[in-house]
Amino acid sequence: MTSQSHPLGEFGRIARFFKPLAAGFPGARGLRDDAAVFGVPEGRELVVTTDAMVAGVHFFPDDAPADIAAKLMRSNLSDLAAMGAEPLAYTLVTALPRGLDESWLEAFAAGLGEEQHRFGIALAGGDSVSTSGPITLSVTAFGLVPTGCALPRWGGQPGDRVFITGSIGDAALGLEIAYGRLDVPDEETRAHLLRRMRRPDPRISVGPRLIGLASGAMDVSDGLVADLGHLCEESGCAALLRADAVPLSDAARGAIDGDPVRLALAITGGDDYELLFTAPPSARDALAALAAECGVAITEIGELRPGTPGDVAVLDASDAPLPLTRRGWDHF
Ligand SMILES: Nc1ncnc2c1ncn2[C@@H]1O[C@H](COP(=O)(O)OP(=O)(O)O)[C@@H](O)[C@H]1O
Ligand SMILES: Cc1ncc(C[n+]2csc(CCOP(=O)(O)OP(=O)(O)O)c2C)c(N)n1
Ligand SMILES: [Mg+2]
Ligand SMILES: [Mg+2]
Ligand SMILES: [Mg+2]
Repeated sequence: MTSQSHPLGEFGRIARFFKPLAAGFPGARGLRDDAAVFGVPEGRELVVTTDAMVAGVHFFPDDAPADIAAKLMRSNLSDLAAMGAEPLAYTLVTALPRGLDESWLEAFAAGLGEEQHRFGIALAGGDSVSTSGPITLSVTAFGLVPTGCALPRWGGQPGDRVFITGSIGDAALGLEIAYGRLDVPDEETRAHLLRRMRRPDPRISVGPRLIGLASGAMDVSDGLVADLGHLCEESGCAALLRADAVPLSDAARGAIDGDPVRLALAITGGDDYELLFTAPPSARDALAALAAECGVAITEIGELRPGTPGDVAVLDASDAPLPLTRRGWDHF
């Protein structure tokens, strides 16, 4: 039970909601010290990634706190996977409006606890501040990778094929539904798309196993076309993306219904948190075996070519350029 008439205060909140989340991680020092302390096992390196989320930008202010917790955690776990790293611990910054009910924080912390259990990660520390602006949350995730093996965005070469895990476009279509800009009458289809927007599926089982197979890798957050552009730019080459080869869930296929504008939205809308990577054609059999073992689809969607770095040609089924008004999300 929480009560607004007897607010817990900053330290009461930390003790009540966050200390239990740090209990399984000795390096957190029970959230009683000024910082966390932890070592890295011999032969491994620390991978560190940070992503923030802001109400109204990354989620809707009235979204369920547990869904917000899930997306915050999963978007960071996706970056660890994109580096080939396994989750270890995370720190959390909460900037919350003063009047926010403690029950919001209670549900948010409960959501984080579920995510920790699901993905094998623990809270190491953080910071709690008030804000005169919207709810703002940030996670810094720490992961471990064998020394020297972190997957770079810049390892792709002309002739490498482009692969993607899972499916693309669910979240972008879900967002259109949430904004009331897309009408999807089928309840099951709508629920699937909204779920994938709110709770992406970070490919943490696949990422570490791409070491030795993938030449370059990243995760898709801004949009498939934009992020392939980022990978190509870092790899110093161009790419061909076959829009008809991009894997779609049944729900996304139903919602797109052959409409090229909706297909364009799916491949540029972002929030997918799938792994985008390059590998030589000789890796195909090993990737098929990996997909079967992990139970996650891995689909070939294009190839890297010599050309202007970052240039992505998107072709439709009849090899005509697919008209795109943008490549992906840009905060500014
Ligand atoms: N404010 C910042 N300060 C320092 N580094 C940043 C900042 N914003 C982004 N970066 C770095 O720029 C790169 C690209 O960031 P971003 O597009 O957010 O990556 P991702 O989509 O994987 O989260 C990353 O290496 C990230 O660490
Ligand atoms: C309310 C709301 N509006 C719009 C979006 C769409 N959106 C917001 S940020 C973003 C891109 C990903 O976020 P970003 O902060 O760029 O993450 P990063 O690339 O750093 O991983 C998208 C697709 C959303 N998820 N929720
Ligand atoms: Mg980022
Ligand atoms: Mg990323
Ligand atoms: Mg981004």
